[in-house]
Amino acid sequence: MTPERSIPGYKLLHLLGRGHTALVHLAQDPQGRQVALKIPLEETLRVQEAAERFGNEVRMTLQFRHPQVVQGYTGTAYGPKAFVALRHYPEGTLCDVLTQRAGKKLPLEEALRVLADVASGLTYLHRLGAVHQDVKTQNVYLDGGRAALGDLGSAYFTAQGGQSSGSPYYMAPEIYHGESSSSASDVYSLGVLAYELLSGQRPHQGDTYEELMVAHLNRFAPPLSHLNPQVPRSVARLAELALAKRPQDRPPAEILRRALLAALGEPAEEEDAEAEAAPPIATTPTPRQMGRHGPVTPRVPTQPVAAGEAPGAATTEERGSARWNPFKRRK
Ligand SMILES: Nc1ncnc2c1ncn2[C@@H]1O[C@H](COP(=O)(O)OP(=O)(O)OP(=O)(O)O)[C@@H](O)[C@H]1O
Repeated sequence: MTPERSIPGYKLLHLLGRGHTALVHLAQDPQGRQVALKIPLEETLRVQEAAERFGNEVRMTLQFRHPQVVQGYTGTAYGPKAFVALRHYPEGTLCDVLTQRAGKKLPLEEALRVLADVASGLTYLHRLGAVHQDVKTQNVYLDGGRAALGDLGSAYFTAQGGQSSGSPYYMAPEIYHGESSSSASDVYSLGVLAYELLSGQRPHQGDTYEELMVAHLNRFAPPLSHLNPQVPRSVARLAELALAKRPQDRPPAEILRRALLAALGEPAEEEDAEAEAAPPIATTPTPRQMGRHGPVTPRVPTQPVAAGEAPGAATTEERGSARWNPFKRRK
């Protein structure tokens, strides 16, 4: 049992949840605001890989600013006083909500809303050259029916080196092969999430890592439109394409975002303006990072970060959305 550590200036109110690496309390911050205060466990601080992952989560969370990415207020990345104060999402995670509903699907509009928000958060990260690497129901937080993507512990800027990590139910085929993740592997995970929310079942089942690997590499899920004919055709088609085995055959998150917003009858313009705004950039050097399912092999040397410039700003290839043609037949 880990004794609870306190963070000066914060009054702990009650425990919100316990992950593998941290305790999260509802707390009152020095300004009197209620926050989710995430404090790493002692074990996390003792194990270098886990401590670095927590530090990475703090640094990444604090440099992004987007309504569909879990907001970080302040934090300390490393050392015995490490913590991060996050916006509190009173409905908890999407995983919790699905569990509470005892296996029942979300109503269609609610599911489309959550997916549009996650696609929006991913579009923002990808435009800045970042990859999340762990999109799954456990990392989507809800507040008033709106969703935000959280747990940036595995997120990284592609210009700072390739990494390979994920959670087996959501992991893209190329990650199972040990290749570096990319915005396209996040899109694959979004495809799994879309399939799960819209059909009520994940595209691939398995009780072990090996079974899931075989399924993700070799099998094709039944068409989403067969499992739930109510899903708008464009959304069903794009969600299926997001599950393409080859990364280059998947649509960018931005295309999914637009289709989901269109299905909700909402305009899709604002994102462009929001995503253009450069986030505040932390200038501390990035420690060597490890993927959750294997060591990281940096492929590109770390670039020095200029103030006001997003490290690893997206290349034309990564931005991609303007060039991706959903009607073009892919080989
Ligand atoms: N911002 C937040 N608002 C509300 N609840 C939160 C928030 N952040 C975390 N929680 C709660 O705390 C739990 C643990 O948090 P989290 O999953 O981030 O911990 P972790 O140790 O990083 O997890 P993991 O087991 O994935 O390593 C979550 O499942 C959720 O219930």
